[in-house]
Amino acid sequence: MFRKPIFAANWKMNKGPSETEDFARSFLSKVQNRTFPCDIVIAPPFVSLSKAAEILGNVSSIALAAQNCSQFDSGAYTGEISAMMLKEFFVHYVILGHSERRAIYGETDEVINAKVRKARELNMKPIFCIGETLEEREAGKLEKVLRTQVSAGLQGLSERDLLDTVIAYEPVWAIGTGVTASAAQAQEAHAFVRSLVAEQFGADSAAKIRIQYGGSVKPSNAAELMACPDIDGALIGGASLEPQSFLDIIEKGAPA
Ligand SMILES: O=C[C@H](O)COP(=O)(O)O
Repeated sequence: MFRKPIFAANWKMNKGPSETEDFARSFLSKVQNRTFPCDIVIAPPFVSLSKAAEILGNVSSIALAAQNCSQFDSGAYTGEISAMMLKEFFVHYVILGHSERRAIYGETDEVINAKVRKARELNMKPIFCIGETLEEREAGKLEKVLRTQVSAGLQGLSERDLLDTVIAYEPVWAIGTGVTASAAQAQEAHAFVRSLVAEQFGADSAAKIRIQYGGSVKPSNAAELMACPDIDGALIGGASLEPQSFLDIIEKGAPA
């Protein structure tokens, strides 16, 4: 089953509008007039989406993502941004359930599920993140944690909604640490996540859904990780902050 790889840059709380402009112009100069055998997504902070959209909004090979959205439509939710607002900035993807949102901001599986459903209601594509901590892995709870996150986070989605969702498997212990999961560890977890999707939505949907790997992906390890049969691209933090580094990951992970 062919699944188009997807490489997404999650800048986290880095790059205001002026740094976003520098990145966007530099990245654009490297990719314009080229075609790629993968989807390329960039997720700047909310305040930089407008600048990113101004420069990259019409570039067909690049899509923009937000790093979060509210589960609500509008109203008295100080500090929140709705999915409808994001659509005005040519934002097509939204990262939801990132481990930093879960751990630092206390987002539960239920809240994340509400956000995933809201994003789909507004025809945005969720990048739905899951992954275990080191303690959970060492305690033999990897499968239990992933089962709960997948089952609760994707609950209530139709098959169409599921296939417009990307799952990002990110072992928490590999995020920003420089410690990458080995290709064998990553493949094993991805295959397990795909089997969970098969249980919940059927084998056909499981074969079609894209599952990205995230956690210290770099140009030096992208090719080995992306060669795994159940890994369909990457969600990249630190190594996506520099245009050439992000492009190198894409070129090594999805050679033309
Ligand atoms: O969303 C991206 C992940 O948290 C990975 O971050 P990292 O590439 O800096 O380890």
